[in-house]
Amino acid sequence: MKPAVILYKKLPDDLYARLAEQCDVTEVSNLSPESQQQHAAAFRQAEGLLGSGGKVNGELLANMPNLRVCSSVSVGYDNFDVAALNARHVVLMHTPTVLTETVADTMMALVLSTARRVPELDAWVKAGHWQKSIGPAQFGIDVHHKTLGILGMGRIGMALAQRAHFGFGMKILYNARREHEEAQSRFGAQRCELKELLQQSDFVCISLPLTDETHHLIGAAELELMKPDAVLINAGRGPVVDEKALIAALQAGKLHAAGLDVFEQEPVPADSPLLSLPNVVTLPHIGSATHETRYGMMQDAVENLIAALGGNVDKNCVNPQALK
Ligand SMILES: NC(=O)c1ccc[n+]([C@@H]2O[C@H](COP(=O)([O-])OP(=O)(O)OC[C@H]3O[C@@H](n4cnc5c(N)ncnc54)[C@H](O)[C@@H]3O)[C@@H](O)[C@H]2O)c1
Ligand SMILES: O=C(O)[C@H](O)CO
Repeated sequence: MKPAVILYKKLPDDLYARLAEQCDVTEVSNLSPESQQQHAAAFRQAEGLLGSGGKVNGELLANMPNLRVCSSVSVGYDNFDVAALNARHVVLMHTPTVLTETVADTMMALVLSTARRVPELDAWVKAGHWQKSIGPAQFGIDVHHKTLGILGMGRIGMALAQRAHFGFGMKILYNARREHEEAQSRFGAQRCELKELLQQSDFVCISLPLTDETHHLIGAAELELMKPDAVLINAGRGPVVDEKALIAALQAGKLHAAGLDVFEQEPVPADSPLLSLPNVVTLPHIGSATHETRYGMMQDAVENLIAALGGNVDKNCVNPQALK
């Protein structure tokens, strides 16, 4: 008999067919309590769960007594209660690597668009303000040969460092618990304390996961340490930055700009001051959102689920110890 799975994300036809060949699939629109109630029997039976977004916590697990594998279409897994999964011996699969280069491209796009004010000036031209030669009011700041500080020197941080160092001749700083030998040998990257990184970087780029340790890692005191013409980029998770403190720093003119792909609340509320500050570039959490990469993530998530249901957690497993 095929294992029963709950699918809470639309898949392309070919990937759905691949999943359905191996599993008995019940498609639901999301993991809300209403959805769990409506499909109670399917949730109760399911051995697998595949999708993205939504909280997977003790309450959901209580409604899924047969669950063995969660497969997330994402690398970040802060929406999963991993301790609760471990306690129930449920393994969590995710999709690292396939999205790394695309997210680094997004971060570089934020670096360039904040520094050179691309969206702001695009809107300015389209609004008919380009009536004569531009002047200092339209100038930006250089990116090349500046210092880029990375918080989260993992897969995405490394791919960003590669672009910044080889493409733009930038000096790379990073903050990490341990020396990153590859970062040092490939990019001459220097490890430093958070304080030093904030004081010295022209661009502070966040590609950190959200954990208890990283929650509000960047608050008022940290923003105060940054250079007045520095730029903050966040493509990790919104709550790594204290958004109220960031807004206050931007409103007080303490930073050149911010480039944000992630927010404390998503979608970002329409009345957020971030949306009316001209020096803030906002993106709707599109770090990995290209056709190619999103397909690759869904393909990996399907294969991860099939492999893990078959007992194979060699690749892309967050908590292989849960099987023990
Ligand atoms: N914006 C997006 O669409 C998007 C897309 C993909 C990933 N992300 C986010 O980026 C994160 C990183 O992805 P990755 O594939 O590079 O993961 P990764 O695990 O390879 O890298 C994360 C790095 O952060 C480091 N780290 C963790 N806590 C730290 C701390 N307190 N201080 C210093 N360093 C710390 C880890 O040691 C690791 O090197 C994901 O967890 C996710 O939250 C966002
Ligand atoms: O973590 C990830 O993969 C992205 O943020 C999409 O959720």
